[in-house]
Amino acid sequence: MRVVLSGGGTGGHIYPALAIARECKKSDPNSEFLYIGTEKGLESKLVRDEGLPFETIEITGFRRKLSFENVKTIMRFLRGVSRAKELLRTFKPDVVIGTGGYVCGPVVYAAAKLGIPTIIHEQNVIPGLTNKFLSRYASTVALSFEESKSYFDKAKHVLFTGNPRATAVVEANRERGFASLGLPQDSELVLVVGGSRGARVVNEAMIGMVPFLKKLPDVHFVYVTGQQYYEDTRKAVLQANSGLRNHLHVLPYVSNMPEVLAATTVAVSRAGASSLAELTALGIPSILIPSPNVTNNHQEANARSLEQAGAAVMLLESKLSAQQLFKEIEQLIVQRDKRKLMSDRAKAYGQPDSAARIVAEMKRLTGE
Ligand SMILES: CC(=O)N[C@H]1[C@@H](OP(=O)(O)OP(=O)(O)OC[C@H]2O[C@@H](n3ccc(=O)[nH]c3=O)[C@H](O)[C@@H]2O)O[C@H](CO)[C@@H](O)[C@@H]1O
Repeated sequence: MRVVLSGGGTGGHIYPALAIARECKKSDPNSEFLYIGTEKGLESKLVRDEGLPFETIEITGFRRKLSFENVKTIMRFLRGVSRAKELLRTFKPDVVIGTGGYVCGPVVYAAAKLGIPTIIHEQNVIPGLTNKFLSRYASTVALSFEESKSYFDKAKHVLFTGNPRATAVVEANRERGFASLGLPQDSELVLVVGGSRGARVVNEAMIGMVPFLKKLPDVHFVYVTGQQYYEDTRKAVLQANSGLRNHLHVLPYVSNMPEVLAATTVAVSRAGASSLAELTALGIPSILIPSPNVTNNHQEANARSLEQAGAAVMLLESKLSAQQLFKEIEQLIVQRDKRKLMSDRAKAYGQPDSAARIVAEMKRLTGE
């Protein structure tokens, strides 16, 4: 099968596309791929690291207010559509997959206009602007949450698939996760991470928690700060750290996240959709701190969905303090029954066969 993938900006839109590519390759080793993204987005690094052919188009998002910038955005969109058509005519894909972010707008739209079967994958409970727009043109809208269905009343075909990143993590090697962090196998590990780009508020809570960590002397804490906040956070943690050096690890980014998650006992995380798919697929009990700075507050909707299923604890940023966060972590570490229950509930919520479901839909659309 010849497949064009497009999605970008942040990890939450890119990793699902890469997970689909891997599953496709598993089911048909002769599959060929082209990834269309932007040079500025995280995809320009992640996709090249994955070794997939990568082409770029230029595109920006709409401002919510009426402005001259929007006129420029429309011009860029139209230029993006003609560049995408060029790339599609040359590559001749059997199917085009969009996983969200501005960039997949012109790509999926162009594909639909050329009569190529298309799938858009929505990761969040509340869909983004691009996917809502594209849902009128796509052959199939694939959902990560069943409750998102009502947002896609104009779609031709809606299918609940889960998020394919769930598949990528259940296949990960736990031993390699411990080894990559330099930790003894089977250590208890608390992972604290603020999404693919890091989050200042989560980092401040990490720093504030340092004095409490000695209450859990056998637990390893892994702080993932995001590239841009790394130096400042690391310095502040070192200043606050009194003799915990071997149990506290501060990293800018984790590139083998599936392996590290497979080794994680309890996670503290933003409520980005791909992260939630990973946590539930592995049954990791978690404390979720949704970002309030996202469209339609969709991370809170994501987190609430898990909380209602008993699969996570939600801490709103407005009520977040280092003390409160540590208390929640401590409870999940010390109260093993509570942890087990949350883990079981998270697992019941997970969709580990998501990538296979999407590939089956690709085959259906292409008649393979
Ligand atoms: C601020 C923002 O707009 N966030 C959105 C973005 O988030 P963002 O990209 O942060 O969100 P997700 O949590 O969905 O995905 C992060 C991905 O990056 C990976 N990862 C993260 C850190 C790291 O060090 N290494 C690593 O590999 C995670 O394992 C995960 O696969 O896209 C998501 C999916 O549409 C949305 O739900 C989020 O609201």
